[in-house]
Amino acid sequence: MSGKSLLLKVILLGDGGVGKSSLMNRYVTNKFDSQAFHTIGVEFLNRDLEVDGRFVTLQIWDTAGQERFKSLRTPFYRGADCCLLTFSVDDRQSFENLSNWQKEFIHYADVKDPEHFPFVVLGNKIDKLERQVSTEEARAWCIENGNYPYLETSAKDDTNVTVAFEEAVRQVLAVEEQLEHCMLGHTIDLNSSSKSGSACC
Ligand SMILES: Nc1nc2c(ncn2[C@@H]2O[C@H](COP(=O)(O)OP(=O)(O)OP(=O)(O)O)[C@@H](O)[C@H]2O)c(=O)[nH]1
Ligand SMILES: [Mg+2]
Repeated sequence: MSGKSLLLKVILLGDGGVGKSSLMNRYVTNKFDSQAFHTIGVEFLNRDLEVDGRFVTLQIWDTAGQERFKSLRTPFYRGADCCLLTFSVDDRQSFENLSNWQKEFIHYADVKDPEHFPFVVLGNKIDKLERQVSTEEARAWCIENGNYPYLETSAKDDTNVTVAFEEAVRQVLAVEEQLEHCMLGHTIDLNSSSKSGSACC
């Protein structure tokens, strides 16, 4: 276990109305508003948590999903450690737009290594009886597009909301550990005449 506390920036992206603000508010304040207004621009909230022995301050950035707010949200993508691609299981179009959100994020966040960037996909509103996207279909998209974790949530019923944000932290920590491992592998042993270091990254 490492003693240092980490500040992690996670960003919620997805179509307007899929429930991004509701997920953030459920997680941070444990409240749900059935009459929530569309977000304009970007808002953020912090929450401290412990995951697998690591103390983390999660800075959750909630963006406006409506197209007309694109120029207000994209400047905030840079520096994100994880991106939560969100759709609503009762809105097929929001699922079909996931690829666009993924591309928009990679472009504006200027992600150097998109294949290894930690995305997590959330299918929200599973409390709704009429679904337009099945679990299998969503899982298949995640496997095809980068083997991303997929979680089904309900901000309304508080289903899997905590699990979703913890998964985001786990994904970031996994990437960080891999990097640390690689850096250790490249440490030069000044006492050794032979070249040291492994080529893991
Ligand atoms: N039934 C149900 N309704 C939800 C859920 N999450 C959000 N909603 C409702 O869906 C509507 C939109 O939710 P928001 O959280 O504002 O959606 P958003 O993704 O932040 O939308 P933008 O800010 O426009 O991008 C609101 O009326 C919420 O009450 C959920 O899990 N279940
Ligand atoms: Mg919102």
